[in-house]
Amino acid sequence: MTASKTTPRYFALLPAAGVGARMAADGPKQYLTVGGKPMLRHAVDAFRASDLVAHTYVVVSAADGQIDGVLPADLDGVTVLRCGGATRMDTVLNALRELQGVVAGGDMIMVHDAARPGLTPALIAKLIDGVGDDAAGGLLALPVVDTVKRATGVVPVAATTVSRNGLWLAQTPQMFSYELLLRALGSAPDANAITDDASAVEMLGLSPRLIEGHPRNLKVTLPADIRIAEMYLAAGE
Ligand SMILES: Nc1ccn([C@@H]2O[C@H](COP(=O)(O)OP(=O)(O)OP(=O)(O)O)[C@@H](O)[C@H]2O)c(=O)n1
Ligand SMILES: C[C@](O)(CO)[C@H](O)COP(=O)(O)O
Repeated sequence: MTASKTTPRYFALLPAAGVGARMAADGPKQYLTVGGKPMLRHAVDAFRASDLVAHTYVVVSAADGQIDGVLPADLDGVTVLRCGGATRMDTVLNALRELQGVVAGGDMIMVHDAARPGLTPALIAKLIDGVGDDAAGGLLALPVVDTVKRATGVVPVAATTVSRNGLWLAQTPQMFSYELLLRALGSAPDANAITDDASAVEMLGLSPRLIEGHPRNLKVTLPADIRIAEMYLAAGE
């Protein structure tokens, strides 16, 4: 008799403890009004609207003074964790450690940038379906469609062209079992070398699946990104 495989629960974990330096706004970009509401609320609402997601955790800095006005304490299906760290990786790792005993090792964690307001329940379902029970996990990503240059020098000079064959731009959510993600981030050599969760998993020798996402799921990083995000939000799914 084969051991019965327990069905994993799916949790969302939103790192939202950044300062938004590249946005150069008056405050952290995750609280800028985009599409009529604070940016991070869009992703929170996408996870809350998904019947596949058990609970959503939003991770802010301990000194954050804005989250309570965006996510009321009685908001169903959401918990705020005040354990943000110096880097995105630190924020995620701190949150995973807070969730020890709350989630099971085989439960799946979807790490999603609070700065990606264009996520939809359909994209969440596409990631979950695409990864299936692949132990390496996976992430939403987009194939590179432009020609890629590698610049050198202080004044960028297009020194070489990089083949775009097989190149993808990583998005989020990036989804892994709780056990794997905690182990990967906990053993990563340098928080500054890790800009996404999948790279820590790759360092363990695993190859997370790439599931095609959507341009609407862009990361709002620079001021020009806000207009693009608002265009997609206005267009709906
Ligand atoms: N120490 C950090 C840094 C980033 N993030 C979160 O990680 C996501 C992606 O990071 P990024 O787009 O780089 O946001 P910022 O770090 O705020 O932007 P910048 O690098 O321009 O300061 C964001 O939701 C951000 O809030 C985080 O939780 N903790
Ligand atoms: C996780 C990520 O969004 C994947 O593209 C990206 O690495 C985050 O980078 P950032 O510099 O923290 O925005």
